[in-house]
Amino acid sequence: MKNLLKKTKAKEFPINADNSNIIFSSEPQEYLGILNAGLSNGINTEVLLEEVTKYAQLTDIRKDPKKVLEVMNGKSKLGQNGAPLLMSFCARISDENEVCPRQNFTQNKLPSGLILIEDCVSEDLEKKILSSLSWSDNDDEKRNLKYRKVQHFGYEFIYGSNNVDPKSPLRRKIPDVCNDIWKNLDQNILPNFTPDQLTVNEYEPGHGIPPHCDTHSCFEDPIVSLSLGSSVVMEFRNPESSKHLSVFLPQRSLLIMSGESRYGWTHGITPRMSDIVTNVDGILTVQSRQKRTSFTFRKLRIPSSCSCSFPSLCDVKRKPDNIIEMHVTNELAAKLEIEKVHKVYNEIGSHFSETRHSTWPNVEDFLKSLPEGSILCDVGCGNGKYLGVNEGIFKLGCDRSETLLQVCLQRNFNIFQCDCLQLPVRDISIDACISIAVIHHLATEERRKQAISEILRVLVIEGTALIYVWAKDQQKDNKKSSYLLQNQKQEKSCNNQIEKTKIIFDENEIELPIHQNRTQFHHTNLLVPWKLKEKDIPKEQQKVFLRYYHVFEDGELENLCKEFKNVDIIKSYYDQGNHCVVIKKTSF
Ligand SMILES: O=C(O)CCC(=O)C(=O)O
Ligand SMILES: [Fe+2]
Repeated sequence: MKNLLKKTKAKEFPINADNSNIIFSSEPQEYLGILNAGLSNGINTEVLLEEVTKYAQLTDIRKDPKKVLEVMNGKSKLGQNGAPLLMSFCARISDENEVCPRQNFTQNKLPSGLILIEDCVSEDLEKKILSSLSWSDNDDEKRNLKYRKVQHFGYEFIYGSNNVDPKSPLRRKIPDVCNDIWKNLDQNILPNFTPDQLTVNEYEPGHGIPPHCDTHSCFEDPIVSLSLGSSVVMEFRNPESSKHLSVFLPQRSLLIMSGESRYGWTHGITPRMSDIVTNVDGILTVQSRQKRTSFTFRKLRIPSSCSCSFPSLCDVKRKPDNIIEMHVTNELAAKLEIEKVHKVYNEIGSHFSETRHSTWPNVEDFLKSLPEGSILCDVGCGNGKYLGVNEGIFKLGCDRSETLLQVCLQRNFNIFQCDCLQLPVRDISIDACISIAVIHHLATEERRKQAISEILRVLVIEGTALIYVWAKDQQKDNKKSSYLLQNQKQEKSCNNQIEKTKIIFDENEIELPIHQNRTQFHHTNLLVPWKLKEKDIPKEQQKVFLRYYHVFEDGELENLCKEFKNVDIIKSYYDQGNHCVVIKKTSF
């Protein structure tokens, strides 16, 4: 990130020159080097940029680079294993290590249907439009949200239900001065666009808007947004393909979201003080944000409906949560997993481990069937109960939970910490993998598929993997699973008394049902309670933790594996309330 942390009064202070191209320094220099990012910890350019710019919330990094170093060095926990970043100022760097281009940042590559018109309004008109606004008087149409101020014209956009009420138009109509925006526009760009609703968002530097897709059934296509006062980078994400594009919106530009970009992508602005943009020379640089006021024009869809072909973000087509998929962005899914999987396992890890001694016979058989000298990777090894099964093979275990890995360490197993979505393991290097009760903790199909894809990547050709996930159906051929059979109180789950809980992330929330333990599942995405039994704590004071699960339908795991062209399904079976597959990698 050249030019990122330039300081004129730099004093060279070599503290470690083991690489002759780089001179490290404790004083601000041209570069701030990150010394341990790469394959081993899964930190790529994107993650780094995201993290560095996050700290732009605290300080302007060009003014106070030392502060950035102070806050991040050794503390900022990134990557799959949460390892601290090691950072230092660097005085010199070889030419080959020059600027690393930001992979997904582009001014040319836009989601399909997205049109950006630069210099859409003159500076004069910009001033006029901005001065037509008043934020001072307090009325219902103006709100101070956590990360921005908003006001509505024509109709109120109701946050929470993300809806408008067509029967309650506002007295305040779209200001007349806004008509001038369309006057200079090519007639072919926005034919027949007659907006009747306007949302004005005012963002101070550091403000933003969570990723969202403007409710399909409420508004027609397109959604049109004018940026005044400041430029900003807007993030577009496609939940189906997991694609992410950062789009630079210059001051006084008009953004037209139509077609796929309107219905099939979310848009949002990350709250931070500055953005990383490409300057005219194609070099990444930091641009401070100013106060930005956006004018988002929409046309109500009456009656509300939608016939789009993008069900994942469609409020009409979306299947109810308990049928199959949770419609959350990749980012939200990751946040949910942090809160309701990773943190929980770290809290309950020791107690959980005490309850996980016995191995499942079919998993043991798989491990024992591996030829002597095979290299096995147990992805999500937990307390390592399968790492001791076969003495004749070389075993590696990995898990996200440090609490569980501590147990493995005490048992002298070979382990490393990582996320199953990005294994820090070379391609084609492992003879066999097991993934037992792991993938069902991932909150979107895309993420579950990514976990399988990682297993396939590291496997050698002809390598095999055994995958277990929790089945939605806990009963097969009239036989209850051991999970149901352990229901000592003979509790019956009652479908119409389902308790739900909301998990809130800034302005997004996910509502999930809380499962009643040892009963049949009624939902696909749910929270399963874990009662933490601690010594000397009376039963009624035991803490209850909620873990997120996606329980698999019959055939779902097999179908997920069939999506990979290089997979043979060797075996697919049901084992005590779990769906299981043995797969073989057939080619690259
Ligand atoms: O600030 C912007 O440009 C976007 C605003 C927006 O997406 C919205 O209000 O729905
Ligand atoms: Fe929006």
